[in-house]
Amino acid sequence: MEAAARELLPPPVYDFFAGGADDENTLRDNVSAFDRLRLVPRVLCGAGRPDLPTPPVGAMPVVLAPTAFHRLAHEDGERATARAASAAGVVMVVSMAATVAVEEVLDAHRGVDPDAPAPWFQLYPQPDKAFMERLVKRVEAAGCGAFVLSVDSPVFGHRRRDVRNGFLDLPEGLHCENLRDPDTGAVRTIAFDPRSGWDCVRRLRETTPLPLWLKGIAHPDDARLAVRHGAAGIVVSNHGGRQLDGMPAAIDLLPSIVDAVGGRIPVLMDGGVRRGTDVVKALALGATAVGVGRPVLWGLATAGEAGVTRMLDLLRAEISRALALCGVARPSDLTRSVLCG
Ligand SMILES: Cc1cc2nc3c(=O)[nH]c(=O)nc-3n(C[C@H](O)[C@H](O)[C@H](O)COP(=O)(O)O)c2cc1C
Ligand SMILES: CCCCCCC(=O)C(=O)O
Repeated sequence: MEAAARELLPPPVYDFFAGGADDENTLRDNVSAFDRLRLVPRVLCGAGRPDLPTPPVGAMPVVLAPTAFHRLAHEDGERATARAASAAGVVMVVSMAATVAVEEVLDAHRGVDPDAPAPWFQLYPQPDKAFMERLVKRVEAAGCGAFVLSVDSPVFGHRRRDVRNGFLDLPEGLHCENLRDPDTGAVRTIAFDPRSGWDCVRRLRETTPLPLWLKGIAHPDDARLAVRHGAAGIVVSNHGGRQLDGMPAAIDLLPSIVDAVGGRIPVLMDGGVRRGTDVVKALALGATAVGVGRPVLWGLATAGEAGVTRMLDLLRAEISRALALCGVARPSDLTRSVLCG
């Protein structure tokens, strides 16, 4: 799908989606670290056909990670992604930098299956607290089921491909619609705020009754702080290798964080998940579910809603087959014993 998307997308857009920070070491490592892990199946387990439902995230242990600017990939943008997520019964995390307003994304989602798990909404901490509060209330009213605060972006990563391509702004006609002022129609810019601290988590928890997840946790001490600050869950992530180059692969960060959290809240991970066997490896290391970022964009670029659906169908089939071949009945039954070494 990535190869097909690359043929179809303007090269600077492909580079924006595919690229990572600086020398892209972390970007590459996210994928290759999965290949270094090997699975050792058990036999004659009589586990039957695997059952994939995975509370609290939906019909399988996969969520659609928040990614910006879906209308760069397909005209319908986040509406198409939402329809595919709804049909598959998986959580879509809507990016703060979506190119379709959250109300329209939720309408598209409800139009397919009103009972599907509600999308979550991702926020970057904003220095303008009054604006944050207004956005939170807007997102609640739209019907999202949780917030995901991305805590790994005190400044924006340095992406050399984008600099080289001069890809520094959205093309004419596309905007971050969740940043539009309903009165004036003006669209503000997302701030990356190096001053934000744990008080931002405290404030958000006081502002909304919805569950608050923290995304971009890499250090076990921060995982413990997240628990202490009442996070509903965390996402272990290096932002798809787009922020601090030189970080370990996300899958390599996972075990120490799972150990630090000690089962008190669910732990998701994202970064480099491309196959059902990658999902099984992450779950074996203690993740409740995984996020996929770029695969959604490749599906969207190749065939809009149908492309995202196809990507999810492939992943579902691969997860199911890998679980069956490991002798495991459901995702939550996986343990580290299925991994070699
Ligand atoms: C093009 C692109 C845009 C992204 N936009 C956001 C975003 O708006 N908010 C956010 O928290 N993460 C964003 N991410 C990071 C993803 O949520 C996720 O951490 C990452 O893509 C996972 O890695 P993968 O692409 O290898 O699956 C973006 C990633 C990509 C590739
Ligand atoms: C000015 C909004 C930028 C959002 C970019 C999202 C992205 O590329 C990333 O988080 O990575």
